[in-house]
Amino acid sequence: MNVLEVRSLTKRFGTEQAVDGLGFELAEGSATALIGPNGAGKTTTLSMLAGLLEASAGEIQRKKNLSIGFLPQYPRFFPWLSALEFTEMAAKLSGVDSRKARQQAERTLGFVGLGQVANKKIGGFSGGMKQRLGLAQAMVHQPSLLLLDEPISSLDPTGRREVMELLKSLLGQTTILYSTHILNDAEEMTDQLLFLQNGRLVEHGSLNQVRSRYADPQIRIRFENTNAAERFMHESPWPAAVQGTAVIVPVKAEGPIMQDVFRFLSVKSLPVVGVEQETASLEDIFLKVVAGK
Ligand SMILES: Nc1ncnc2c1ncn2[C@@H]1O[C@H](COP(=O)(O)OP(=O)(O)OP(=O)(O)O)[C@@H](O)[C@H]1O
Repeated sequence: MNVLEVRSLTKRFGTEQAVDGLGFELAEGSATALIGPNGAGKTTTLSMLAGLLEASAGEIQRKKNLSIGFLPQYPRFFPWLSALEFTEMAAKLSGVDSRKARQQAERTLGFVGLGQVANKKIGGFSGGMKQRLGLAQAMVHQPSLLLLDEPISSLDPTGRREVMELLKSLLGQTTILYSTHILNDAEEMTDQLLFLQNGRLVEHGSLNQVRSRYADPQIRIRFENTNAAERFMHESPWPAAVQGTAVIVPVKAEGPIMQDVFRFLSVKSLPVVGVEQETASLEDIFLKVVAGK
């Protein structure tokens, strides 16, 4: 079941076409990563989905009674408020009963790792703490759809890991659409990838679907020496290329698979150091998509 369906979504700013005929769906409980170069239209898309910006054309169909939480790319805070006061205010603005707002704010701050500083003024917070507070205000009313504009980009590696784990723990009961520049992390939490470029959806699908379109997997066999690598290349029943002491064998529909390679290696008794199947990283794919390859 889909919580949101987007058809021909378009946004123009004067003559600038920021978003151009987007169409996609968000399945309930899934994670979707929105990626693309600077200026691709990610923020504009998220703002329209959050209802903060009016579309020039197209439609957004939301599931009945869908509650949405939104983390803007540059959230505004009131430095004179404490984290708890701010989150409680966000809860009330999102319609949480005022008797429950404080309790829910406390719980959410604990969840994002700010429990110990809940009563501290936001003015003294680091960038990473503000990012977590931004998440807390987005999720304090327990929305079923979270729209997050760059939720992890300003965090250090430890903070990114923690926030990714936290977001992953929400999946299933919460649907998440997030934009990011950190492609390694996007690889970890994606049921669906949306690649935007110049406002258009240039590629989409699951990570595996996109991978299979952009890069054939390959098997890398590392040998003890170049002689062994060259012997493998000459005797191999499959096309193979030598790279130093290793050999690369592209995996095609007709084979080989790992077992074929192991069988061949054991028959030939070549001095093997390691065998790995390699797949293209999201970063490799991103560069190809952006370059139009
Ligand atoms: N309020 C606005 N007025 C005019 N042009 C705008 C406005 N907002 C965005 N744009 C333009 O729309 C295009 C898409 O911008 P958007 O901020 O959505 O991209 P983005 O993918 O989020 O980029 P980034 O990764 O740099 O945040 C850009 O060319 C931008 O200059």
